[in-house]
Amino acid sequence: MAAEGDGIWDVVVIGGGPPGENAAQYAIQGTGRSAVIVEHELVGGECSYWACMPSKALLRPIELLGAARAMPGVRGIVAGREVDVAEVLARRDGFTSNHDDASQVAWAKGIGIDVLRGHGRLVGERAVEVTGPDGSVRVLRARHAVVIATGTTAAVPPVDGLRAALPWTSRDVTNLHEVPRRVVVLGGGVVACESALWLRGLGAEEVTVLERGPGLLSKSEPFAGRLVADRFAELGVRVLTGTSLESVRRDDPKDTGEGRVHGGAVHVTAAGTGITADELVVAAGRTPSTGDLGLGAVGLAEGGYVDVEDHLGVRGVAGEWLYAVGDVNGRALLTHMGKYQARVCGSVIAARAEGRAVDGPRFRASADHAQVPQVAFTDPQVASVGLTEAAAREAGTDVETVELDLAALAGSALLRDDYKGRAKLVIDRATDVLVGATFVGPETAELVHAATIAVVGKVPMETLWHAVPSYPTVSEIWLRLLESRGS
Ligand SMILES: Cc1cc2nc3c(=O)[nH]c(=O)nc-3n(C[C@H](O)[C@H](O)[C@H](O)COP(=O)(O)OP(=O)(O)OC[C@H]3O[C@@H](n4cnc5c(N)ncnc54)[C@H](O)[C@@H]3O)c2cc1C
Ligand SMILES: NC(=O)c1ccc[n+]([C@@H]2O[C@H](COP(=O)([O-])OP(=O)(O)OC[C@H]3O[C@@H](n4cnc5c(N)ncnc54)[C@H](O)[C@@H]3O)[C@@H](O)[C@H]2O)c1
Repeated sequence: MAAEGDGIWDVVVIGGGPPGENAAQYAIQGTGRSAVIVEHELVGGECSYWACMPSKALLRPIELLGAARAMPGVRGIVAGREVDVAEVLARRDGFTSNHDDASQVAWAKGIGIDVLRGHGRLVGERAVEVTGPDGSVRVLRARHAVVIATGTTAAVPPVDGLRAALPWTSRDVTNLHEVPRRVVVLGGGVVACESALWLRGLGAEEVTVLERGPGLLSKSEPFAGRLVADRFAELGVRVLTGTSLESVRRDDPKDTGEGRVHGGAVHVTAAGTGITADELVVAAGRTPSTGDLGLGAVGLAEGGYVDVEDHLGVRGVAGEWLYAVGDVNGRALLTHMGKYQARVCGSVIAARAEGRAVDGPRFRASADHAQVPQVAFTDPQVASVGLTEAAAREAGTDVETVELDLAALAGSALLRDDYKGRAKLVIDRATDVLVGATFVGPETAELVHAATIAVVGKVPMETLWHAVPSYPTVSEIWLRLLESRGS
């Protein structure tokens, strides 16, 4: 182990995604404390370059064209037209800064956070060994805290021939540079549904989604997956549910680079039948990036998600020095929830460094258990917060539900002539507060925050009668849901 160049910081963060950045920021801001982010790839993490940003940049033009096609007075202008693929990809590349993290590094340095390139690994209490891009090794010491923020990578299921076929993962499909003509998408979760949509929208002629479960978007209310599947049928995207991938063979697999077709035809066998495609996209969940993190050196089991308590401290490690935020703790694999944890974690580190108590609500992550908001930017969008009816019942809550067609409103009819959607509230009977809400329909993304406030604020349903939605907006669904409940 090299001693030369070893350094000491107040806070050492391993992983520079948005949660890692925010944990460092909150731990030192307004103080003279020091922090360093150790990043082995790009500061900004998966979200900025291979996940949220490129995926949403790809989806928006397709959504806009769909809306224009549905609007009398406008549809004639776009009739027979498709999106300009080159322009869409160029705009996507703008959102990912062409994989240049200079502005993120400048932001970090500007607020006093150092950035060190290299692979970080725990080697003992408050000690992180960093292997730099040139192979040099140094050990960083943390006076107060080490934060693990190493995220996840795409999981590749152990299916015969799958790895050898060099399939696309979320990295390729978000950063595609060519559009395969025939694509099979493995999985029916958010990554699969969003990417099937942009692949089709960008011109893929045959898109097949293979999901082993009974429906799409299985973590959502069942009508969400059904409405997305209906739209896929209209768009010509084939959905095979209850279908597990059995084997894969590829003619001449080649590592042609990210987002380029990786060789010849792919022959997929699923449920006994064969499908031939030009590319296979694996969107079958995530694996925590803990395989080479030195968890064993601090007495933890190697690999797996890192278990944390609500201060984001790692369970099983004494001394209040090791924390984990973001995807790597497995609590809620979403950027906004990782950043929320980071704000809590950074505040806890700051308070402990200053000898202050950490017993107020600001110092505990409470919203990432059962109050998580999420928007799947599918067509239609699926915007939800909190528990589904099934999850609430499974948790032992006696619930009442109300569910309505979202299309029967002036606001939604004005938005689109062909508006299709559905909304549902899940209410805890014992307390008469909302514990979950789902809105499925075009442009429902912006509808969900009102529900998040009601769920997190435990606003009594009685009080919601006085939260009057503006006319004519889609938010009027709140009034209809309350009316249909009859209270
Ligand atoms: C296709 C796709 C679309 C998505 N869209 C959305 C969305 O719209 N909204 C949303 O909220 N979420 C979305 N997500 C989820 C979101 O991307 C993640 O929740 C988020 O990136 C988690 O941030 P993180 O920092 O925990 O992990 P990551 O973003 O994975 O960042 C971890 C960082 O740690 C680095 N690292 C790992 N190990 C080490 C090590 N040992 N040493 C040094 N550095 C290391 C990595 O290089 C990386 O930069 C999407 C995910 C995918 C795959
Ligand atoms: N808009 C957003 O907020 C957004 C977008 C993308 C991803 N994300 C987050 O990223 C995370 C990962 O998403 P994801 O879609 O990769 O994972 P996921 O776990 O949500 O879905 C994976 C799906 O793949 C299926 N699957 C797994 N192995 C299979 C096999 N061998 N054959 C057939 N089907 C198989 C599973 O049944 C599951 O439905 C999620 O937590 C998600 O919330 C969020």
